Amino acid sequence: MYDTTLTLGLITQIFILYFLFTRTLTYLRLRHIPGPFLSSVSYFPLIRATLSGRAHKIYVDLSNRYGSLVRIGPQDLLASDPDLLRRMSAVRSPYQRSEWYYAVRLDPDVDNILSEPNTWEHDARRAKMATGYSGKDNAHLEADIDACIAMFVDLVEQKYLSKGSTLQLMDLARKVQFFTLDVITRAAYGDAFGYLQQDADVHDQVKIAEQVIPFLSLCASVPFLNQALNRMWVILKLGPRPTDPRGIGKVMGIAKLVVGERFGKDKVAKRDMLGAWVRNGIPQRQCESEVVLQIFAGSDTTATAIRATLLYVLTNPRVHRKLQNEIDSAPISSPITNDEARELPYLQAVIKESLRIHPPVPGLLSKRVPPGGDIVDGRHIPEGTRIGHNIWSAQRSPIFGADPNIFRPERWIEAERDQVLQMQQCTDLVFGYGRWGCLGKQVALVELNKIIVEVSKVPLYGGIH
Ligand code: HEM
Repeated sequence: MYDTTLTLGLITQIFILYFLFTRTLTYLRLRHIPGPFLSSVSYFPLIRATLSGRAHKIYVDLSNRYGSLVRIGPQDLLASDPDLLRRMSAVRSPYQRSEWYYAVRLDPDVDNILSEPNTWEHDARRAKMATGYSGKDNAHLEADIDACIAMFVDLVEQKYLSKGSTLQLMDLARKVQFFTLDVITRAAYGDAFGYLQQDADVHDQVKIAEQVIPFLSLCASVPFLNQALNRMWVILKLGPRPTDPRGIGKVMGIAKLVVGERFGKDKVAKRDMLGAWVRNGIPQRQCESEVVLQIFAGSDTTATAIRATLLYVLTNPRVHRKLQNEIDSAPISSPITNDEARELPYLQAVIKESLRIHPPVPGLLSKRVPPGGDIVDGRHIPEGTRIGHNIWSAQRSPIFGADPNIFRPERWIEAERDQVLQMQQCTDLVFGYGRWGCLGKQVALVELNKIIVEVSKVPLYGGIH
């Protein structure tokens, strides 16, 4: 009995000493970078920030307090300097993706383009996938988006117009998500899943995203949780399966069906995104994994961008009126074509300003410092350090003028040409950059151009609640 107590005591002491020793080492490694002390020895502040649901605002506060490079974890920094963000993601950058990206693997057995840790593999697959996102290999992309716009307008007119004194309420945020889900499924596989037509979360997609995204965000931010998730899914085989009745597994099941039609004896050939991937040699199992990513990456991000833009427009009567005047006085088609929308200066300013003030993807997207380390602002950053994007702070940089916290589309029209160029390059970063930049950026911008015009045309009587 005495011996057991002594041994346990000894083991505990060794464990505590080992813990203190490793914590001291991690603290010393990046002690020259400012940040809260607790963050230099533990992930507790990062976990708390992620769980709060307002991590992006906490990151802005940290950057205001400690500068453009802040320590947020034992081996983790947060960067808001646009030049550094671009340098890390440049096409020939020696930086790699960090463990942050494990969390967006979704399919436990096959990495998708966003989670692929091998840079060479990623670049080769990206080259094969890219044409599917452009008009070159997907000629009816705009027509597909127009069809979804028509379904959106139809749904509102048929079901949600207030008549007489009967006020009809509609959850615009939810309908916007139905719209982006229908667009992505129609553009990618030639068949909208029918969210707008049925006015329902047909495949529980919205419900799944709402459940899964906060959990994945937490895992992504904290490397040991991410490694645990990866081990559980891959080694212990606990991850989602296409046969699951709900969750990511259900989406995998849908992807399997959709992709299955494009391979085998009776394969169907279509000129959509999936068709382009198949033609460019992406194997069947890989296509399934890319489809699952596509549904998440392409719908929730764009829905957030549309909702934020509408919220800022509809709650700023000055902006709303100005935008309506521009739309009313321009000779435009119905729905507006993408080319026509790009010629409306105030509409473009509104969209850019909304992406700037509310970047839809606030995740860290951390990159790993290459072997030999790097020098940032004259400070040595050891190899293996993870540097996350503080995108909300980058969009509040002084290049946007003296009032970067205010939604003011006019800044894009009033500024000198050189300044607009700098502002544009900075705001483009909300879609990532270079080697890892968003492949769906053009799709998202076409969606924004069209739906913002459609909703802004409507006069507001009751206001939004
Ligand atoms: C406003 C809407 C959107 C925003 C703000 C956005 C933003 C981003 C960001 C920040 C990244 C990661 C960059 C990095 O890892 O450093 C990304 C990657 C990606 N996005 Fe988007 N996205 C949007 C819409 C879309 C849409 C509509 C699609 C599909 C049609 C899409 C497909 C992808 C894909 C496939 C990647 C991975 C690219 C790669 O790893 O090479 N995104 N996006």
